[in-house]
Amino acid sequence: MGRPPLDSGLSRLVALVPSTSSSASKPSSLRRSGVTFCQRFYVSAPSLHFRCVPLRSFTPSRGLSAKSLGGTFSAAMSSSSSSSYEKEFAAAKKAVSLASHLCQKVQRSIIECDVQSKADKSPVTVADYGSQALVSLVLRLELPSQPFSLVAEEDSRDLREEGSQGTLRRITNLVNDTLSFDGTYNVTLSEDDVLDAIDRGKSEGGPNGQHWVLDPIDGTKGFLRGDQYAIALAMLDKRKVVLGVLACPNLPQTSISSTNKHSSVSEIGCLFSARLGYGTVMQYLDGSKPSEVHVSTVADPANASLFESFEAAHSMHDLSSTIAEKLGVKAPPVRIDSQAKYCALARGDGAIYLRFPHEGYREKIWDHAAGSIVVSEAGGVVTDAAGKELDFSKGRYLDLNTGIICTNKKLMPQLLKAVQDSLKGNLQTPESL
Ligand SMILES: Nc1ncnc2c1ncn2[C@@H]1O[C@H](COP(=O)(O)O)[C@@H](OP(=O)(O)O)[C@H]1O
Ligand SMILES: [Mg+2]
Repeated sequence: MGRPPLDSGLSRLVALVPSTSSSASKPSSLRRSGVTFCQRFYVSAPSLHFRCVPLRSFTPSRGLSAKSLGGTFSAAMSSSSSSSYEKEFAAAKKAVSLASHLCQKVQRSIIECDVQSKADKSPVTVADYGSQALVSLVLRLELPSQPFSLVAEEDSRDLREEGSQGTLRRITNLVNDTLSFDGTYNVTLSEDDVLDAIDRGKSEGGPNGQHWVLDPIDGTKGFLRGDQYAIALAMLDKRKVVLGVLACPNLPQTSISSTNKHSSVSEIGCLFSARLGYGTVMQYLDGSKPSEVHVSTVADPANASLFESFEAAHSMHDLSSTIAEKLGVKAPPVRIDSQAKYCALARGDGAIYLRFPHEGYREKIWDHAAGSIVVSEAGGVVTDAAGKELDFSKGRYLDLNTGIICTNKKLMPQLLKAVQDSLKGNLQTPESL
C-alpha cells in the first residue's frame, strides 16, 4: 500500500437493497435458483423492487456474512500451522466473503436497472474489478509477511484509459463501502490503490512457490442474467492446488438435483471451502456452521444426473448428450453457469460434470483451480478427457486440449470410456465439433 490508511469516515453513498415493503422482496427461490433442467424449467432473473438506503443502515437479511464467516479469524491466525495452510485458508474465506458481498450489491442494482438485457457490460466490469481489488487487498492485509503472487483474470488497463474515471470512482466507492460495512480494516482506498490492488493479479503463476489464483466473478453471463456465478479463489503450492474457496451467492442452500426440481427452494447463498487433506465444507453465506459435503455415491449411470455449462458456446452440449446416451444417463442435463457446478457436484446434487469447449479455446487456471479441489476433497475426481490430472503449474492457462470431466470414483472408469468412445466418434465426423 502506497500511503497510510485513512479513516473511512461516514459513507455518503447508498446501497441498493430489496424493499421490505413489497412482497416482491421475497422472490420465489426457484426463480432465484438460476438452474436449468434441460431448459424446460428455466426462469430468468427475478423482477425485484428496490429502495435506496444509506449504506450505514444496510443490514442484509441474507447474503453477507463476511463478519460471521471471518469472526473467528484472529483465533485461527494465532493457532495456524504453515503446513496445513490454516492462516491462508482463513484469509481466503474472509476475502471471498467480502467480494461476494460486493458482487451481490452490484447484481441487485443490475436487476433493478434492467441492464442485463442490454449489451452494456459496465456493471459487471465494476463488480469484476471491485471483487479482484478486494480479494487482492484482503489477502495482503491478512498475510503481510508472506511473498505475494496472484494470478487473476482482470487487469487495470481499461480503467486507466481516458473516459474511465467515472467507472474507477464507482469501483473505488464499492470497495470502500464494503470494507467500511465489514469494519475489520480501518482503511480507505484511493483510486490509485484500487488500480494497484487489481494489478497485483498479473502474476504468471508457474511450478515454483505459492500462487493465489482468482476468478473475481466466474460466470459473467450468469451474473448478468441474475443467475448463477461464483467468486473463486485457490492457492497453488509447488504445482498443487492446496486450498480453494468458492462463494456462490445465488446457489440454493438445498440440493438442485434434477429429482428435486419441484421442491421449493427456500434460501440461497453458499460458501464452499476445501483444504488438501481436510475435506470440503459448505456453509451458508448468511451464516451457519460449516458442514462436510461429499460427492454422490451413485454407481449406476442410469441414476446419475449431469451438469454442464448453461452457455452452449462454452461447452459442446451435443457431445455431452452423446456421452450421456452411451452411459445410459436418464435425467436431462442440469445447466448452470460458473464453478457453482463443481460445488453442486461436491455436495452430491448431481454425479457428473462435463465440459468440452469448442476447438481453439484455452482454459484458464482460475476457472478450475478452486472447483477442482472442492470436488476432490469431497471425494470426487477431476481429470481431462484423457483421464489425466489437471496441471495448474503451466502458467495462466491449463495445458489441455480435450475437455474436463468430473465424477465420483465409482463412475469414473465408465465415464472415461464413454467419453473416449464419443470423442472417437466425433473425430470421425469433424463437422460436428
Ligand atoms: N468459448 C468459450 N469456451 C469455453 N469457456 C469459455 C468460453 N468463453 C468464456 N469461457 C469461460 O467460461 C467461463 C464460464 O464458465 P461456465 O460456462 O461454466 O459458466 C467464463 O468465465 P468468466 O465468466 O469468469 O469469464 C470464461 O472463462
Ligand atoms: Mg471464469
